[in-house]
Amino acid sequence: MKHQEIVMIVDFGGQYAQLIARRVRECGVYCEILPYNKSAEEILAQNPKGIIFSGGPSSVNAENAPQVDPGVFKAGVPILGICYGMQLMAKELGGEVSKPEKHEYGHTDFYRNGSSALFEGVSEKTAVWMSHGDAVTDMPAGFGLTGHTDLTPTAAMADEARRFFGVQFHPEVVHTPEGTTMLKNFLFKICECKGGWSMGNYIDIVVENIREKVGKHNVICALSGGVDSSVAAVLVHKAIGEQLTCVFVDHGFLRLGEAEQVVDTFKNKFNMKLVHIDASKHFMSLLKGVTEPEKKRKTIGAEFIHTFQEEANKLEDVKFLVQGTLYPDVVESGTATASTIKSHHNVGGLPKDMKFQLIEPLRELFKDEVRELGRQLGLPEEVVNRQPFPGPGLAIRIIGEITPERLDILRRADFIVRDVIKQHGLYNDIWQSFAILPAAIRSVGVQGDERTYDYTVGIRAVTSSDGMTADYFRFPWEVLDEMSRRICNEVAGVNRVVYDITSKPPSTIEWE
Ligand SMILES: Nc1ncnc2c1ncn2[C@@H]1O[C@H](COP(=O)(O)OP(=O)(O)OP(=O)(O)O)[C@@H](O)[C@H]1O
Ligand SMILES: O=c1[nH]c(=O)c2[nH+]cn([C@@H]3O[C@H](COP(=O)(O)O)[C@@H](O)[C@H]3O)c2[nH]1
Ligand SMILES: NC(=O)CC[C@H](N)C(=O)O
Ligand SMILES: [Mg+2]
Repeated sequence: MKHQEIVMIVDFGGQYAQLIARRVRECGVYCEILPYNKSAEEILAQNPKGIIFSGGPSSVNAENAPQVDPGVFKAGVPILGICYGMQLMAKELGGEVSKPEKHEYGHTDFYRNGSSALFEGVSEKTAVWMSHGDAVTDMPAGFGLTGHTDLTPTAAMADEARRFFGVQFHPEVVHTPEGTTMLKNFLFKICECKGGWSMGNYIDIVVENIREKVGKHNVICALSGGVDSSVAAVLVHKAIGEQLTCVFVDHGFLRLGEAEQVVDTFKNKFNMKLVHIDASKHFMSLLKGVTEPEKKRKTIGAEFIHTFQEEANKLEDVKFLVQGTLYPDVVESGTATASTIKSHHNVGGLPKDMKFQLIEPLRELFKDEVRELGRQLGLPEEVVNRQPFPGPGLAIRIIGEITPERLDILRRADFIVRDVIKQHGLYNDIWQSFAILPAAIRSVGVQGDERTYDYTVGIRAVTSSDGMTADYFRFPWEVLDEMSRRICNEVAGVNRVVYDITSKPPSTIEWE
């Protein structure tokens, strides 16, 4: 995406790479994350005002340790190396990194040395957050010491002339209280960014980029009625109006009443062309006998695209497909640095022979940023605050083979979970809440004095800010009790209800 002013973050697999991105954007500077193995040309392609190297799990001295194309050091662009990023900078430019006896994790007192542009306005002694086993033991030529801690003599270094800065700690986490001051110094004083980026001008830039990219061609948008695709659709519609057709696929794994509700909202509230496709029989036949979660996801991902392709063939000159992909979908599906947790249907589940070019205007953003964008675009609160629902839908909430009977049970149980939550006014306190049917489990019950051997329904409800980590929601007992009683009384075939009390990690939000 083209921006007037951009900072690139090079990701070495660090836990906090996305947090760095968040902080930079919060400072009013647009940024994007790239994996470390991109070429200097790609990293520099958008003329970044600065580059930030993230932390990472490896040791720079290990075999196959992630490297960066040395070309980035020759471009005259300021660089801030954080933790692994600092160690890499040290090693790459001729310094030395080794493993001291003692490691530093968590809160540490940091003392400044001299006056570095990075630490302007920062206290002489300040709290920082550390998480490292290696440390710089010999700085490269041109660098001076700018800070130390009790255990780490070189906790910060700088070559002020070349505008290369390294910090062993993490300025991006909230536990480094003066971290934002340091990031601001880097962005505004060192990189000379002007700032002023906000969701508002993001809209203008994205709209202009889409117009330029699409030209006179036609575009379809994969619309689920969820927050992300609704925001994406409205953005693209703002850019190209009638050239856009939204395609909503009912794959048969939607929730009770969902299809009608999506069609109703989109026909009444938005003035957009919408095609509603009922492909439920076809999806069902493809998933017969499929139990392995990744196979389910990939089958669904591929069939989504085939369905869009068929629809596109009915229209003229469709070259682009819009999806509401977010950054977490991309990371979880696996990147050069991050391992694959699960293939999100819209990223890792895409077929290789796809003919569309993708337009994914939200690909660098997090959910809460997208909600903010939606508000700015004037989307109704009920759409903006909708809990997420995964593209593969109920198919990945039936653990085991999907059958019409199981779908019916899950759909009705899921409706009750959501209904009770809404009645107790808890919907907006919860990131996501739903029912799961672990279909392999049957257990003995006694109902109406008779033995039953029936399904168990699981309830899942979590709090989160971006879906990357989550905790289970602490329901009042009476709410759980109401769900349990209603599910067993109203859904035939269920004689047991359990509540999932695991966080993410170690679990994920969905069960498959
Ligand atoms: N039933 C569907 N029909 C058409 N496109 C879909 C459907 N389900 C998902 N998609 C596409 O896949 C993308 C990713 O799905 P995802 O569920 O992450 O986002 P969303 O549905 O837009 O928002 P939310 O996370 O709030 O549910 C969507 O943005 C949309 O482009
Ligand atoms: O559109 C989607 N396609 C998918 O394939 C998919 N898998 C998970 N999710 C949603 O992503 C968030 C994180 O989910 P997990 O903790 O289960 O990985 C949660 O909000 C999940 O509901 C998906 N959304
Ligand atoms: N957080 C980090 O970037 C850690 C860097 C490196 N793996 C170390 O232990 O020193
Ligand atoms: Mg969805």
